[in-house]
Formats: sequence, C-alpha cells, structure tokens
Amino acid sequence: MRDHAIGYEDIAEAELVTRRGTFRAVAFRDPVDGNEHMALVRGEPGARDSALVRVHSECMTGDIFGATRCECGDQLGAALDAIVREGAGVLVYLRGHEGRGIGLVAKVRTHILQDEQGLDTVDSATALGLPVDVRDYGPAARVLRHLGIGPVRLMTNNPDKVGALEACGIEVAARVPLLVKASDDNVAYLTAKRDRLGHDLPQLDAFPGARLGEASGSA
Ligand SMILES: Nc1nc2c(ncn2[C@@H]2O[C@H](COP(=O)(O)OP(=O)(O)OP(=O)(O)O)[C@@H](O)[C@H]2O)c(=O)[nH]1
Ligand SMILES: [Zn+2]
Repeated sequence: MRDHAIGYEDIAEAELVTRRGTFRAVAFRDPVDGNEHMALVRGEPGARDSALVRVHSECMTGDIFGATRCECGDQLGAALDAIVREGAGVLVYLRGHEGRGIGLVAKVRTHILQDEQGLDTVDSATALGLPVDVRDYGPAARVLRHLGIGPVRLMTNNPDKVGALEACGIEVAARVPLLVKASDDNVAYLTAKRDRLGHDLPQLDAFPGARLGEASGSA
C-alpha cells in the first residue's frame, strides 16, 4: 500500500503492459471532484530534478475512436512515447474534461455547429451558452503530489495550461511542445486553437490554408 496521506479512499495500482511500453497504472478517485482518473507512471520520475509530465484531458472521440478532427489521440500516443524514451515520467489522464469541461454530449453539439454553421471550437461553445474552458486541474496536481513529483516539464502546446497547473500549486519548470502532424482533417481545429486560444502550434506555419485567420470559422 502506498501513502494515502492526502486522503484518497479509492486508489489502486498495478503494472500495465501496453503496446507503447510498460507503466505503473495508478487508478484513483479524486476526493474533491469524485471522478475516477488514471496516472500512468514510468520509472522513477520523482527522483529527477524535473519530471516529464503530460496532463491529458479526456477526449473519447479522439483518444478511443481515433477521430481525426482533433489531435488528442495522436498527442496521447506521442506523450507516452516521449515518457518511454526518457525512461521516466507521468501521464495523468483526466476524466470530466470532455469538451474542455462541458461534457461529451455538449461537445458533440459543438461539432454539429462546426459542421453545419462553420463556427469554430470557441464560438460553437459560446453559441450554446456554454463556457469555452472549465477544466479543473486539481486532480492532476493532487495525484502528482501524491506520487512525489516536484517540478515538472509539462508536455503541452497551451500556455494557459501551464498557468492553470501553477495555480494548483504545481511548479512548471518548462513547457515541452507536443506537436503532432497537421492534416486536412484537423487543420481547421488546430488553426482555431492557435488563433483563438493562443496555442503554440508552429507546425501549422508550413501547412497550406493555415495562415493566420484563413481557416477561422471552420472548426
Ligand atoms: N468544446 C469543445 N471541446 C473540444 C472540441 N474538440 C476537442 N475538445 C476537447 O478539448 C480537450 C483538449 O483540449 P485542447 O484545447 O485540444 O488542448 P489542451 O489540452 O488545452 O492543450 P494541449 O496540452 O496542447 O493538448 C479535450 O477534452 C477534448 O474533448 C470541440 O470542438 N469543442
Ligand atoms: Zn479531441
């Protein structure tokens, strides 16, 4: 049994062999939000000066079904590969984050507005009277502390996520880009994230149709 000092009542871990490598899978119910989340741990990341960490928001469509309109599934794989390459790190997979916190049904409703009215990922949420991003990173911060992780090198393209984790008490020593290939399927979504949400996505610079503003209004 591991240290339950921060108050996890439901927590269990086992070795998980995956196609990408072997991890320690730590399943836990967050005591505050009540959701079941998962941390995949490789090696001894707490022993490093800074740990390589991915905090991944659930995206059922992209992560499980391989949807190509977003890049979530590719980022999930790329993050695990990076952790395996480094030999140590943590991926925290957060439930309750679907659609940046608005939920799965609402996210699919935003897809309808994107497909039928050409709204982008920001305006489609707003048009439904919903917030653009209401994700709570508290569960990630709590489990990283539980795992003995200090400063992190955070794999993300979203500068706001760095601030959100720091606001939860996680020291972000560096932001590590997690870039996946742009494609005809995801270029509108990626362009909207760059132009509307401030994500750092330099791979778009070389992609036709992704110049500033050009693809807005189509994902
Ligand atoms: N509301 C809404 N949410 C979406 C849409 N497409 C993907 N998402 C959700 O967006 C979340 C991921 O957020 P992103 O903005 O893609 O990326 P991020 O996590 O902020 O940044 P990275 O760390 O770089 O991945 C997932 O929970 C997805 O379910 C969409 O069209 N509308
Ligand atoms: Zn996605």
